[in-house]
Amino acid sequence: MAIDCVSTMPHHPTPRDEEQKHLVFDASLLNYHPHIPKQFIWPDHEKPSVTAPQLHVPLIDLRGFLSGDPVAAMEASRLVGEACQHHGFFLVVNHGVDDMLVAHAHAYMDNFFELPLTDKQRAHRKLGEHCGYASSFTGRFSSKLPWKETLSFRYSADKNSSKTVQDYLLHKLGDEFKHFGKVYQDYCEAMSKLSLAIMELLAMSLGVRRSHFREFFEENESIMRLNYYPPCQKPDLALGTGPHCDPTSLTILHQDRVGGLQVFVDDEWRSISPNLEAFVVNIGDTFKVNTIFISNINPILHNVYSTVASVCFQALANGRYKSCLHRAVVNRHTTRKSLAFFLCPKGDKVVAPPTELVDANNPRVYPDFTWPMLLEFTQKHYRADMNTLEVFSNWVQHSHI
Ligand SMILES: C=C1C[C@]23C[C@H]1CC[C@H]2[C@]1(C)CCC[C@@](C)(C(=O)O)[C@H]1[C@@H]3C(=O)O
Ligand SMILES: O=C(O)CCC(=O)C(=O)O
Ligand SMILES: [Fe+2]
Repeated sequence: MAIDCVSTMPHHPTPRDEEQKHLVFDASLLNYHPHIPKQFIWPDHEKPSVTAPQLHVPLIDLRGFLSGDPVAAMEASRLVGEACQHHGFFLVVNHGVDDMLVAHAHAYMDNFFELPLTDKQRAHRKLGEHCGYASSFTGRFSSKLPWKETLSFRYSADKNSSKTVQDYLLHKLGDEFKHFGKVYQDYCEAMSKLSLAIMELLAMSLGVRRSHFREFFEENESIMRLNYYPPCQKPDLALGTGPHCDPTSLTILHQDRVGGLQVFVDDEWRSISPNLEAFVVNIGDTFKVNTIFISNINPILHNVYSTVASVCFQALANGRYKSCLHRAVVNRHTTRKSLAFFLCPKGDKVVAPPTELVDANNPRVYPDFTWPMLLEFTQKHYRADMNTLEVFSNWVQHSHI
């Protein structure tokens, strides 16, 4: 069943859906055709623009903060707050993640995605599930197919849980992937640790107790996504990843040296240039909903940071947080890769605003929900885009879930 938008009526497969299921995205073959299948051609208003001027994203050095320097921590949280006021993206360097671990993660991506399609499909991602191998989501969507292959798996920070990443990859791909699984297990553990540190900076930038969000995400159950974008013979007609806000809480992304990440800022698409030493960080819908909970803005920081909370709150009160909208473009000659770690709260955590923030002038913006509810919505009912949270909240309020 292919989904493109919320449909309350059950989807009865049509002949096109049947044909769609048999469209196989094997870039190694597709690349020899002068044209691309129509399902990969995006509407004119969403086609990549010829130019995308570079966006100068704040580059935040975490060395001092991570070594416990309180002045450096304040400065880093100030820069984070400024970025959140404008477009929700920032870069972090001296982040404490071993650069050899990052290099191995990229190398193992090449090994996996260069396998024959039949080998990759041993980890085939089933419809409605978010883990596994998918090539361009043929069979999942009926149009605007992304020009990419992905491998996604779940990471659990729960101390009691086993090595979820390593176990999953070993189970799905076989014993010869034992070290592959170890590298991504270590990578996800490093990402989780960095995410929790960044959550401290976000808490400080919003004037709340420094451990507020760290505690919320301590036992996170997150998603690791490997994005592999083969060269495309019509890069002006296709998109690697369509325009969207991440429905998750925080994204830590490492893009390779090819470049292709674009952010929609001040009504135009701007590119974020590759920087192998840095991770690109952006907040997602679930965190943005969290930020409206800021009731006890620290009076000392109030005048400095309350604008961040008000921007977040104001943006959410309008139902649209215009920042954090991004996409990935492809190119004619070079494969591009990105590793995206999506921080998500433990499944039983309820995302809901405290009553202090809700009054006659500030009515509830979103209903209570848990991340598994929003995840299921994006996997079974709605293709995540820039309106996910708004459509999801209507969906929940009409008791679809
Ligand atoms: C929860 C998720 C759904 C997606 C992967 C994570 C966070 C980002 C989402 C996504 C990348 C947003 C654009 C559309 C999407 C279908 C994609 O192009 O991959 C989304 C992911 C997904 O639903 O698989
Ligand atoms: O590949 C990229 O640079 C962006 C990918 C992305 O936005 C995503 O996977 O959510
Ligand atoms: Fe994204």
